[in-house]
Parts: sequence; C-alpha cells; structure tokens
Amino acid sequence: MPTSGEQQEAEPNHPTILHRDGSGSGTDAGDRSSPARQVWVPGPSGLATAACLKSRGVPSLVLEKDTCVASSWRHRTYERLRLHLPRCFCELPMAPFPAGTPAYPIRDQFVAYLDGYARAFGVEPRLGARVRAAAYDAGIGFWRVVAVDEGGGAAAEETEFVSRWLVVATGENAEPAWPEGVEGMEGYRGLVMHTSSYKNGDEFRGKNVLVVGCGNSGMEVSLDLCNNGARASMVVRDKLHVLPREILGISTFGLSMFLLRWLPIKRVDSLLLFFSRLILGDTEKYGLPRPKIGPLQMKSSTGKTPVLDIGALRKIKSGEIKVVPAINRFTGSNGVEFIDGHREDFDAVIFATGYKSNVPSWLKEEEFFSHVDGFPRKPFPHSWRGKNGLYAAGFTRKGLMGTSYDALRIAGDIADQWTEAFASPTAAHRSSDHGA
Ligand SMILES: Cc1cc2nc3c(=O)[nH]c(=O)nc-3n(C[C@H](O)[C@H](O)[C@H](O)COP(=O)(O)OP(=O)(O)OC[C@H]3O[C@@H](n4cnc5c(N)ncnc54)[C@H](O)[C@@H]3O)c2cc1C
Ligand SMILES: NC(=O)C1=CN([C@@H]2O[C@H](COP(=O)(O)OP(=O)(O)OC[C@H]3O[C@@H](n4cnc5c(N)ncnc54)[C@H](OP(=O)(O)O)[C@@H]3O)[C@@H](O)[C@H]2O)C=CC1
Ligand SMILES: O=C(O)C(=O)Cc1c[nH]c2ccccc12
Repeated sequence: MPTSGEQQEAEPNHPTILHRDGSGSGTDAGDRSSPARQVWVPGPSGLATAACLKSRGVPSLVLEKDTCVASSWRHRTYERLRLHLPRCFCELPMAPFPAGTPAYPIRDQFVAYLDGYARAFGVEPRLGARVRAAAYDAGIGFWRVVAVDEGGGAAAEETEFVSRWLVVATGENAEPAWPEGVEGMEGYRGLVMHTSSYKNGDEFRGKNVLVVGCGNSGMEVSLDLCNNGARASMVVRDKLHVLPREILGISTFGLSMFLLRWLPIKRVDSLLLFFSRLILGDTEKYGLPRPKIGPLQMKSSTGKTPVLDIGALRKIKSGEIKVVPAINRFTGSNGVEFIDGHREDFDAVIFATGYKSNVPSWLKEEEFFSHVDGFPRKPFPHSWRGKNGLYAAGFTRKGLMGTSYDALRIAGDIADQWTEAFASPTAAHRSSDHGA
C-alpha cells in the first residue's frame, strides 16, 4: 500500500488512487495527464453494476464502507426476514438463484446469493472505505472521490480516487430515518431502537413494545414480536395499503407486473383492491384505512411501498397486535401519550420509520441529485444518468428489479464510451502509459 501523502502508481484495472493524510495533503491529480477512467460503486446495486461492467470488459473499483459485501442485508435486517417479492424479481443480471431456492428466499439465502454473485464475477470491493466526499473537477474532467479507510487503525487515513465515471450505489435505505422533535423523548428510559437494528424477539419476550410506523418493517417486526411472546402496539398515523402477498396463488407483485402490460395502472389498482378486499376484508375496520389513490399509483408517485401482508393483519384482527394512533409525547420514564389522549407505559419503542439516502452528506453535486431527499431529481426511467459521467444505480424506488435495470443501462452506456475512448489512437497511447 502506498504511504500517506504519496501518489500510488496507476494500476491496470483501477482508477488512479491518491493517498493523503488526515490533514488533506492530497496530491494534485491535475499534475498528471492521467486518463484515469474507471468507475466507483458499492450492496446489490454496486455489485450488479460492477458485474455488468466486467462482462462488457470494463474494470471498476467498488468502495464499501462496511467490512463485507451485502452489508445492509447481513447487518441491517432481522433474522426471519424473507424477500417479499418472488425470487425472479430479485435476481441480479446474468445470475439466476441456485436451483432449490424457495420462491421467497430467506435473508441468509439472499446474502449467500450476493456473496456468490460477487465471487462469480470477481467483484472484490475495497472494504472499510467510507466515501466522505465526491466532486466533479471540471479542470481535469474527472471525479475526485475521497474515502476514509476505516480499517480500525487509530488514525483514519484518507484516499482520493480519481475517475472518469462515478456510479452512486449507496442505496435508497442508506441511513435509518428517525422522527425529530418528539416531546419528552429524551426522558424516556426504556429501550429505543430502529428496525434496522432489530434481530429477533428474544429480548422482548413478555415485554410491552411500541412499534412506531406501519410500512413493511413495522408490520413484520410487530408480527415477529408477537410470535416471540411480546405484546406489540403499532402506531398508524396515516392511511395505507395492505395487499395480500399472493392472489389466487400468484404473487401480487408478479400479477401486477403482468396486468400492467395490458391495462392502465388505475385499472390494475382497482383489480388489486378488489382481490385484496375479498382476501383480507375491509382493513379500515381494523384501524387501517386505505388512501384514495391506488397502491401502485401511490408507489409510483410517492415511493411509498404498499404492505405485502405475511401474517400481521391476522394478528391485528385478533387484537394480538394493537393499532394505536400517532404519538403526542413521551411522558415520564416509560410513558407514551397518544394524540387521542390515551397513555400507556412501554418497555421498549422500536422505530419502524423508514430510511433515507445519504447522498447529500457526501456528493457535491445538486443538478442530478436532489439535496432534499438524496434521490435523483428525475424519476424512473430517467433516474440513472446525470452529467459528466455521473450515474445512479438503485434509486428507482422499484426494488431489485430497478437495480438490474440500472446496472444494465449504466454498464452499456459506460462500455460504449470506453470502447470509443480506447479505440482511438490517442487513447491507446495514453492507456499504454498507464499499463492498461
Ligand atoms: C428490509 C428490506 C427488505 C427489502 N426487500 C426487498 C425485496 O424483497 N425485493 C426487492 O426488490 N427489494 C427489496 N428491498 C429494497 C431494495 O431492493 C434493497 O434495499 C436493496 O438492498 C437495495 O440495494 P442497494 O445496493 O441499492 O442498497 P444497499 O443494499 O443499501 O447497499 C448500499 C451499500 O452502500 C454502502 N454505503 C453507503 N454509504 C456509503 C458510503 N458513503 N461509502 C461507502 N459505502 C457506502 C452500504 O454500506 C451498503 O453496503 C428491501 C429493502 C429493505 C430495507
Ligand atoms: N420482507 C421484505 O422484503 C421487507 C421489505 N421492506 C422494504 O424496505 C423498505 C423500507 O420499509 P420500511 O422500513 O417499512 O419504511 P417505509 O418508509 O416504507 O415506512 C415507514 C413507516 O413509518 C411511518 N412513519 C414515519 N415517520 C413516522 C412518525 N414520526 N410517526 C409515526 N409513523 C411514522 C410511515 O408512515 P407515513 O406513511 O404516515 O409517513 C410509514 O408507515 C420498503 O421498500 C419496504 O418494502 C421492509 C421490510 C420487510
Ligand atoms: O420492497 C420494496 O421496497 C420495493 O421497492 C419492491 C417494490 C417495488 N414496487 C412494489 C410494489 C408493491 C410492492 C413492492 C414493490
């Protein structure tokens, strides 16, 4: 490894790497006539993009802040999680799930699939490299990406990567979202956690637990708590769509995709709601009123994912999961007061309040990515490509299917530029300077 403050020799299959110490004494890439030309990427979206690039003959470097691939799935999901879409909608490009994988893979199977994917395509991310900043340097026409090496050493070293293309694949769910400014929360003495840290119900057995939020995480964690002997109350502060995971033996998601080929989204929504009512009954009766706008229209216009029910609704109907309204304030050391005035003590509060993108915290660019929500400003199918070699993989609000779409398009687009660049005599000359 190069020492701090020194410039590393450009390697063949890597972007130009400039090391610098914490004081920021980075070397100036402008001094080099380097044609540094690769991409930077990290989870399923980063792996898929890197694999697609490789299959097109384009090398890349993947930066990952954690110490393993698929870290969101390994570390920020609960033990009994299953994919809620059938496996055919969760496959990454060029790699079907192994034979024998169930229709809805469990978490460990998905993690093993991602590990195998990285191995099969030879994607070896630089682990423990947290991107702190990235900005386009118009003077040299390259992206400068600064990563903190979080290898555990006392003094964190910074490395600057210079690359022609930058693929942002840090995910729609990069950071837990917590509600702000809830009165009295600082005085609460029970256990407080976010669903991203929830592993199983062991520590909650016999406890009174408040789950705040009723998306797929809130529903599934409430169900898991219930199945493990805890008493769960779930905050529902707004209208929501709950759909059965399957309709007439077909996955609701698969059926929706099929119907959307023939029918407008409004008609598909009407059909979904018709079948949901038949299968689940009137959810409003159980404190879960439906929005006026249909589930797929809602997903496409706001990004809000409908709940695909895997059993929580039955527990809500039976009263084992109690539906409660929004929190007004925390009171005393364990109390919570709700907006309807009722008050109750809880041993623990689990926030199932969703996630947010972390892009605004490190990407110095505001034309393509919004600094408000950290998503590309333009929705799918225009969310994958920005200017100056900037790309976004996995920001379509369409789950892993969106990831595959992005990875293929991005790799195709970069591969075309790559081929063009290296087909020209000047580029070939420059590339031989750097051993490519
Ligand atoms: C609980 C849960 C279940 C889901 N189930 C499904 C499902 O069944 N089907 C489906 O299609 N979709 C599902 N999704 C949605 C989505 O497909 C997944 O979140 C998927 O993991 C997204 O992949 P990603 O690579 O875009 O993001 P992530 O998996 O979050 O990967 C992003 C990676 O970037 C790293 N990173 C972040 N910031 C930095 C930084 N600054 N520097 C370096 N590295 C960084 C992270 O450590 C992480 O490893 C689910 C989401 C959640 C939260
Ligand atoms: N098995 C699987 O595959 C699973 C998949 N997922 C996926 O992971 C992603 C994230 O899901 P999830 O973690 O549920 O996040 P979501 O963003 O989907 O849901 C967050 C929930 O929290 C509520 N909320 C937010 N702030 C507050 C507040 N201050 N008070 C009360 N309620 C609040 C929201 O309500 P409101 O609508 O009123 O804002 C919403 O119900 C989704 O795409 C989901 O589909 C999640 C779990 C399991
Ligand atoms: O799990 C997710 O968050 C997804 O984004 C998958 C998904 C995309 N579109 C949907 C419509 C209904 C249910 C899940 C999804």
